[in-house]
Amino acid sequence: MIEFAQVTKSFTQRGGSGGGRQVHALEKVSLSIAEAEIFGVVGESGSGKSTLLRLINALETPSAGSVTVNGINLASLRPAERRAQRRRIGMIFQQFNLLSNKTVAQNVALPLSLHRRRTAQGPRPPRGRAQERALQMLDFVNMGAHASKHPAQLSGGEKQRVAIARALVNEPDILLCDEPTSSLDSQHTDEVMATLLRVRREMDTSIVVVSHELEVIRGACDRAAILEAGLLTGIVDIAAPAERERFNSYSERARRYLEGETR
Ligand SMILES: Nc1ncnc2c1ncn2[C@@H]1O[C@H](COP(=O)(O)OP(=O)(O)OP(=O)(O)O)[C@@H](O)[C@H]1O
Repeated sequence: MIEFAQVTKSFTQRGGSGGGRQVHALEKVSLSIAEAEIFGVVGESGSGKSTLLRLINALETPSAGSVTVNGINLASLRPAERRAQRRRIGMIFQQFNLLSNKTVAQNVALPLSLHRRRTAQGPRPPRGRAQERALQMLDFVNMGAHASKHPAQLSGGEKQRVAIARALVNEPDILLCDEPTSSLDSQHTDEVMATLLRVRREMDTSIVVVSHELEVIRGACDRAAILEAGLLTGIVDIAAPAERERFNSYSERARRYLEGETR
C-alpha cells in the first residue's frame, strides 16, 4: 500500500552568515505499510515525523529514494495526477482545522464541493448528494445529531470526530493523522481512537498515526516506527510481547526526553 525505499529528504536551512546548511529530515528510510494497517510513528521533536507524512501525501518529494502508494511512484505523477492522488488520502490534525463560519455538515461536505469545482470533466457529485454523503459520514462517527451546529459549539473530541468524517468523505484509501489526540483529555482521546479503529475495521483504510503520546500508539497501532534524528531506528510489532519490550524501552527514553522538554 505505502512503500518507502531508501528515502532521504534534505532541506537547506539558511544560516545567519548567508551559507546554507543541509539538514537530513529523513535519511535512507525504508518501510512498508499494509492495507488496513494502523501504523504509528513516534520520535522526538525534529526527528522527521511530519516530513514522513508530507512525503506520503506528496506535499514533499524525496531528495533520494522513492515513495510508492498503491504501486505508483509519487515522483512520476504530473501535477493534476498528484492532486487526484491526494484526494485518495485523508488527513486530520491536532488543531482539527474546521472552518468556524460553516456548520458541521458543511465542513464535512467541503472536500466534495472543492472536488466539484476543480474537476473539469468526469462525474460531478450533485450538491444534494454531497449533503447526503456528509450526513452519512457524520452518522458513522456518531455526530449525526450535531450536523447543523457550528464547530465552536463542540468539545475537542467531537471536533476531531467531525474532522475524521471530513477526511473520509472522499473515501480515501489512506488516513494520515498528525498528533490527532494531543489537545484532548483522556476520555476524548479514547473516543477518537475508538473511531479510528472502526474506520480500519469497516473501511479497510490504512491509517498512519504520528503521536508523541506513547500510550495512544501502544493502544491502537499494529506496528510503530521509531524515528531518531531522521533515522529509522526500529519498527516495533506492538502486538508481539518480545517486541513490545523494545517499544517499552524506547518509551522510557522518550518519556524522559518529553518530560525534560516540557518542564
Ligand atoms: N521546509 C523545511 N525547511 C527546512 N528545514 C525543514 C523543513 N521541514 C522540516 N525541516 C527540518 O527537518 C527536520 C525534521 O522536521 P519534521 O518537522 O519532520 O520533524 P517532526 O518530528 O515532525 O518534529 P515536531 O514533532 O516538532 O513536529 C527538522 O530539523 C526541521 O527543522
